[in-house]
Amino acid sequence: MPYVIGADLPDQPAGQRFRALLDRPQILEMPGAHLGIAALLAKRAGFPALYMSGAAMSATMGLPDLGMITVDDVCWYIRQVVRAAGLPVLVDGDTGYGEALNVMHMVRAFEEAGAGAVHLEDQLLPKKCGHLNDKKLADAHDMAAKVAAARKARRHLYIIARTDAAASEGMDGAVARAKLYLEAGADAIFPEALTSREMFAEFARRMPGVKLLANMTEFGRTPFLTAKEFEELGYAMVIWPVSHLRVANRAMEELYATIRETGGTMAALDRMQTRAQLYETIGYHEYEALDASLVKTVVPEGMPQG
Ligand SMILES: C[C@](O)(C(=O)O)[C@H](CC(=O)O)C(=O)O
Ligand SMILES: [Mg+2]
Repeated sequence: MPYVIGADLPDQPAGQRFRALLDRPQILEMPGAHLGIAALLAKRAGFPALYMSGAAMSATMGLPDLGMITVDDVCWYIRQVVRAAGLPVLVDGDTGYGEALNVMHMVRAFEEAGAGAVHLEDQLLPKKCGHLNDKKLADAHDMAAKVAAARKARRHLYIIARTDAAASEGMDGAVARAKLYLEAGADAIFPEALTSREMFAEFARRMPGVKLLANMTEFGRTPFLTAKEFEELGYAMVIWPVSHLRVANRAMEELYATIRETGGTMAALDRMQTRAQLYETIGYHEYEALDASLVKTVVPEGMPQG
């Protein structure tokens, strides 16, 4: 239904709806969907929640994932995804765009934009994709202070602390940091860039009772595991953060090459969503029908209808 109908909007804050999904026994599967159109398609495929990747939002703006985008940039993305899908979304908050006060501002801004959850990472700027080399880690206590600041600012937003420490401080370092961030008030932990099934298993064993997130990004350090496998290893959430963008980018690349080579788009038609399918995806005709019904119903009684 068109999102503009107020009665159809959820009453419960997004953070509460996100938490409720984690109360179910199964792992929460969140594909990346950082644009309104992606949100509609992912919802249609049956996902109950979505992930909004900093890497994907940055790349969509033609920027590298080095922490250059702003809170307002991200809120623009959040608003369209929430509006389109009406699902709880987990948003990549990078390093919080600064220090503790910036983190608080981010939490307030993300909640107002409609987010259900955020993750905050322990890197220094310029932050990097967790699966690359040369990451600079923040002091663990500085990061804990940011987590505590996020807690202080939130009304309902679910707060996930991400640690990038596994590469430089090993499993012991990552576990110690995760414990500190939990003490500071994190609701869950995202151990970034673990490199084997055994590492995922060990991290989960050493964090009993803690909600954990697995990042199944491609072309990174984590071997391919399925949602079911992560669930069996003790993970509560899994994301496929950039997969949708990688596929869409390849498709665009091929289209532009086809136009250059053939002077038109006809050779690409069989790979296109048709106009009818696009309109169906965005509910075009439902909005039109709604508009037509409104024009009739707002005419005050007794007024001549033209
Ligand atoms: C999850 C992540 O933070 C993201 O921004 O999507 C990235 C994903 C990626 O670059 O593949 C990450 O740092 O893992
Ligand atoms: Mg990121």
